[in-house]
Amino acid sequence: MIKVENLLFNYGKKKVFDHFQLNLSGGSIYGILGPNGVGKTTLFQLLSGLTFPNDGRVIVNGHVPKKREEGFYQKMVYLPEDLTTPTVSPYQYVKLLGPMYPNYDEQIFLTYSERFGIDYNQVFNTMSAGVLRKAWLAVVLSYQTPLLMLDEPSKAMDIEGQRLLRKMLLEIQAEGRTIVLSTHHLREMEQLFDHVTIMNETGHVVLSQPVDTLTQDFRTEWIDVKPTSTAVISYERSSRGYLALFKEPSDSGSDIPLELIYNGLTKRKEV
Ligand SMILES: Nc1ncnc2c1ncn2[C@@H]1O[C@H](COP(=O)(O)OP(=O)(O)OP(=O)(O)O)[C@@H](O)[C@H]1O
Repeated sequence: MIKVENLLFNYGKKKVFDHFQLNLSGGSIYGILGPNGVGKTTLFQLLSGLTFPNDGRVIVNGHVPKKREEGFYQKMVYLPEDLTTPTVSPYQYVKLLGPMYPNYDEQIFLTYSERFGIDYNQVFNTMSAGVLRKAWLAVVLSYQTPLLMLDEPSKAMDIEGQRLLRKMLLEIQAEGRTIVLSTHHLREMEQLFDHVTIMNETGHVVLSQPVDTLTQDFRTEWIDVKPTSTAVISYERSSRGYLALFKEPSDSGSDIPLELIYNGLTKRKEV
């Protein structure tokens, strides 16, 4: 579904991607994680044809995004982190643009709006940050595209909004559609991910694999004292002691907190 090969991308002299690779097959919820400024938003813009690679190959849903074909935009939706604030209401907006998407359903827009508790007749540019995000989510989810790319979808949202968002995304995934999302709200969102991709400070992919295979590569162990061994790639402190992460296969299949893996691979040792 998404294939990126040898991607090179610069903003002027600033190199963002240097031989970047990514391969996501579809039908799952993919988490894209990385520190501020590594290029997650730029990657979404490249995947949605809003900006073009300097070199390399980008294929999304069988299309080259750079070509900006109509058929490409009918099958995907990209909700950016920085939302626009048109001077129309969400309802006016979907009435106008919804019919461009073959699976758009006005009733679904109304249902999502109701579930989020938003007033779909309120003009976008009068909304608070969290309500604005809920309104845009109701809009883009109503398009019912096979692929959704969501940059920080839970940003500014209240706790109930985040819970509803997780529920909606799981419903969409259960329909066999694909969601690619970036987030810094790792603890709140990690339970959604079928697959996780972690980029480090230099914009390189340091991990990209199904979440249920992580125990083949990592294990955790409770330790009483602060870990000093170099075999411990990250740890977190709690009332039970220190939960240490090792880059070694695990004997048990128990879940490993993604934040520990993220910190271990992006060089922050202590959580
Ligand atoms: N229009 C632009 N012109 C020049 N540099 C840019 C532009 N947009 C982004 N950058 C730079 O490109 C790099 C990647 O930015 P990007 O917004 O893709 O990162 P990000 O991973 O999404 O960050 P965050 O987690 O803070 O949202 C950063 O160093 C940023 O300063």
